[in-house]
Amino acid sequence: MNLEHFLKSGAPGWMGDKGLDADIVLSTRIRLARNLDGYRFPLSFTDHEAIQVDEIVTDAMHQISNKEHNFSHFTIKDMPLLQRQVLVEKHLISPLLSKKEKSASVLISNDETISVMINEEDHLRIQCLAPGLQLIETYALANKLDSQLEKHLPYAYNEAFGYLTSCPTNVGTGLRASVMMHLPALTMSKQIKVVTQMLARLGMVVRGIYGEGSENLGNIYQISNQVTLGKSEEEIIDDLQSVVVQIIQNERGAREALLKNSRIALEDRFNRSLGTLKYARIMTSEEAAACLSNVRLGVDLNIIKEVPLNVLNECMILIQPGFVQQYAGTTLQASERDVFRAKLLREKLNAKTQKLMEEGEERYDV
Ligand SMILES: Nc1ncnc2c1ncn2[C@@H]1O[C@H](COP(=O)(O)OP(=O)(O)OP(=O)(O)O)[C@@H](O)[C@H]1O
Repeated sequence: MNLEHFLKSGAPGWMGDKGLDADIVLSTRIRLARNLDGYRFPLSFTDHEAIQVDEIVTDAMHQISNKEHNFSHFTIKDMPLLQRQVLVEKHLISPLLSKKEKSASVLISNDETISVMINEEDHLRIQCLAPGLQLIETYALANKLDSQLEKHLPYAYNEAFGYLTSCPTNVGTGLRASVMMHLPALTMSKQIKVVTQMLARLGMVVRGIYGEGSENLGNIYQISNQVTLGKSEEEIIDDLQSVVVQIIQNERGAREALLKNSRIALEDRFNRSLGTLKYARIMTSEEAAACLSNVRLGVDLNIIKEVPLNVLNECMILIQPGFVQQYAGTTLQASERDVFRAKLLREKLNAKTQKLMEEGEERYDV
């Protein structure tokens, strides 16, 4: 596949409204960090080593490519900055990889559920993504790929420590399991602070929508394990699964309480946000994300019936700066992006409503 295939649509192949608890858990990600024995870590390797690692890993990936998972290879420094940004916004590469100029590349499966990043913080970062809460299934996929690669690659592994990684926080399993959750009711009721503190005590981290260092946009939180050493992969997955199930219950409880105590205020909030998304002429990404979050909660609570969840999921990606510029077909200043963002949202949301009305579907209650 050429790069255009991965750039053209806002909704990545892994995204959808099908997985378990998909109203609250947007997606699941499993990431394995691996390195090749005999080569220095990317922080300190030479350009020559970087090229060698890239070639060895790419070659191994081509050997394991099959009908089910066929991979396309892209070299980061050959891509214009805007295209890199769009891949970050689709979560197909990490922000760190997008900034790499030394021989760094990515192999993306044609269905966009798997990316293998080469020479990011480690020689390999294997990532698998799925919609909803699918920790066990997604780990099984990553583990299968990892085992196939291990037959072709000499992984840096130590009997006492496990897989060796660039950053000590990844040593051991090299596993980061994460879920992206939409938690508007816990945020509105200010319980999110307590949840974050509880997660820290349990050795978990809360990050923004684009991972480490990114901000919380649209009440979306990325929750992942911090500890990779001293626990098996299965334990890490089980621990995260239990915590996530608990948070889902808390979020559902907080939603019920909000609905019971302030139904009219909520209806007003959701419908105002929908109106803003459909008719505004200028929209910052923060405002768009906040409105999308409100409408999403409105859909989950069955108050708004005219917008499908997958359109909202896609809009969350389309409002990002790279996508807005790709849509406009040119680079834009922040204030110009706000105008195009509003146009894009109007088109996306009005087109969907129009289609549903033509099909005779029910409109939302007023
Ligand atoms: N559950 C998820 N769904 C979709 N994308 C995700 C999910 N979790 C993480 N990501 C994406 O993965 C990228 C990297 O995130 P993050 O920095 O948290 O990960 P990491 O690979 O564990 O890095 P590090 O070990 O360096 O902290 C980001 O673009 C983030 O949006």
